Amino acid sequence: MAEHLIEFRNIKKSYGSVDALGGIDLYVDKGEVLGLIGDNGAGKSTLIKILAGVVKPTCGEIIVRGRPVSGWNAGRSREAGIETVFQDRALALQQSIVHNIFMGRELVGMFGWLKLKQQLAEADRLMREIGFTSEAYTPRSIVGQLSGGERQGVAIARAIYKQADLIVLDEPTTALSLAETAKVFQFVRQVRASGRSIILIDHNIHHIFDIADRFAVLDRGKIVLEADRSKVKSVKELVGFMEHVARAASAGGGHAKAAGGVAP
Ligand SMILES: Nc1ncnc2c1ncn2[C@@H]1O[C@H](COP(=O)(O)OP(=O)(O)OP(=O)(O)O)[C@@H](O)[C@H]1O
Repeated sequence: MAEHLIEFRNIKKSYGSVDALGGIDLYVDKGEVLGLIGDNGAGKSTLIKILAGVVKPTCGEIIVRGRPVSGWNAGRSREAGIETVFQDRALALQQSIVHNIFMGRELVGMFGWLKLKQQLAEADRLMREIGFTSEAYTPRSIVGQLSGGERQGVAIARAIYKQADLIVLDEPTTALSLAETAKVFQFVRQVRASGRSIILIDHNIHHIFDIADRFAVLDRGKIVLEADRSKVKSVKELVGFMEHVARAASAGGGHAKAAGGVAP
C-alpha cells in the first residue's frame, strides 16, 4: 500500500451526545492540494483541530509517513510538519513581514543577539519562494499595509519557515475580492510546486474546484465523497452532489454517499 504523508483512520470525536466526527478515514499525499468541503457544522474545524493536535479524538489512529503516532498532540503535530493557518492568521499588523515570519522563533546568535541580516535574507527568500512577486514590498514592509491576499501569503511563509510539509488553510479567501483570491491561490500553487501539501478549506466550491487535486466532502461528521479532480467532470457536478447531500440532510435521511464518481 502506498505510504501517505498523513492519514486518519477511523477518527471519531464526540462532545457529550454530539458526534462531531463519526469515523473519518482520510489521507493527504505529498505535493497535493486536498480540498475539504462541508456545510456549517459538518466537522471541518474539529477535523483540523485534531490534525493540529489541539483537540483529542475520542478514538482512531493518526499515521504519519506510514507510522502510527501515539500520544498525538500539538507537539507531535508540529514534529510531523503540520502547520495550520487559522482564519485570523494571528498576524501582528503593526509589525513588519520579517517580524511576523520569525515571531517567537527568531534567529539568535551568541549572547542572544538577533541575527537581523540573516532574518531579512531568509524572509526575502521565503517571500520569493511562495511567489511574492510585488516589488512594492520588502521584508521590512508593515503587514497592515498589505492586501488581504498578501497577508495570507505572510502566514504561509511563516508556516514554511516552521518547516511545514503540510499547511492547512482554514478558509483563506473569506472576505477577499476575486483579485485577492487569485493571489492566495498563486501562493498555494507555489507551495504545491515545492512538493509540500495543502489542505484547503473553503465554502466556495468554485474556488476549491479550481485548485484542488482531490476533494473530500464532509457531511455531519462523515466523509460522503472523496474524488480525484480528474474524476469530476465539472463544478456543476460537484455542486449537484452537494445539493443532494443537503436535501438528504433536510429530509432527515441518512448520509448521501457517492462511490467512485460524483453523481448521486
Ligand atoms: N467544543 C464543542 N462542544 C460541543 N460541541 C461542539 C464543539 N465543537 C464543535 N461542536 C459541534 O460539533 C459539530 C461539528 O462542528 P465543527 O465546528 O467542527 O463544524 P464546521 O464544519 O467547522 O462548521 P463551521 O464551518 O460552522 O465552522 C457541530 O455540531 C458543533 O456544534
